[in-house]
Amino acid sequence: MPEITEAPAKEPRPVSAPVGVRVRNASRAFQGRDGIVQALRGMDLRAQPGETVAVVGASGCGKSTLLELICGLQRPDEGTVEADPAVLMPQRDLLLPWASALDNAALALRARGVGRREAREAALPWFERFGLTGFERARPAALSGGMRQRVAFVRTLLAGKPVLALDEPFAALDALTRQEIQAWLVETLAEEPRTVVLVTHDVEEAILLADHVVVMSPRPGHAVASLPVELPRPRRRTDPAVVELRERALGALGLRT
Ligand SMILES: Nc1ncnc2c1ncn2[C@@H]1O[C@H](COP(=O)(O)OP(=O)(O)OP(=O)(O)O)[C@@H](O)[C@H]1O
Repeated sequence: MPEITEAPAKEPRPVSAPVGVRVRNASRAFQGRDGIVQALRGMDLRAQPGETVAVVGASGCGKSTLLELICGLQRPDEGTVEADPAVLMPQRDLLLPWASALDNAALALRARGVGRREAREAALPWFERFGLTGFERARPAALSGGMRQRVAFVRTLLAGKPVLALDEPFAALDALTRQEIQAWLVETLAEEPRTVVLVTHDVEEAILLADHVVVMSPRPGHAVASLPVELPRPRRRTDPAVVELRERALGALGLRT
């Protein structure tokens, strides 16, 4: 009779609690053509799980570098970065011009090893939800800027990561489309909560969307202010509380209004 060996008692697997995003005293330099460029020095940022944190700062102050650190695409030279698995949505939508909108959205699943049919089936309900029904087979060139951003956003969501690192996702859109898509993002995050770090040049956009606004110094970038935005959503840009926060953020950026 075969010997029956008892399986060793299994240790309960440690379930690590979500951290959201925690950047502490992070510095990052690059070797530029004319010497060392210190992009970040002593950067701090905290996003609790499920929070949206907006980051505003002058051009070149290290915002994209910060997002790459959060997504693990780069490491800090000093300091620490802890984050739940994160996906980057870069400044440009980076849709494949030859693929249909649906296949572009499904790309994140295909990259995770899901078969084509299954990936399409999974992406399809998002098209309805995001007002893209009827455009599944359209090529990106046939879509408006706002629609392309929505397709790119579906792809980002389908990556299935708890943290979204959004690098100026609305920068290329005209003002009206931008307002529409901002409102749409607020609704989407209410239904589909994620931890979001949103880089934007637009202080008003930051206040309309975020739980906190982190204001960065010019390069080498670090946080000079963190403004909590304790206002119910949807927020109106004409709300005096929004206007006041906007003034404070612009003040922290060193810009007069
Ligand atoms: N891979 C790299 N090699 C060399 N220099 C880099 C690299 N990545 C970033 N930099 C430099 O680091 C600085 C910060 O760049 P980063 O793109 O993070 O800033 P940013 O705030 O996102 O800028 P923008 O608002 O213009 O997009 C810039 O001076 C940039 O030229």
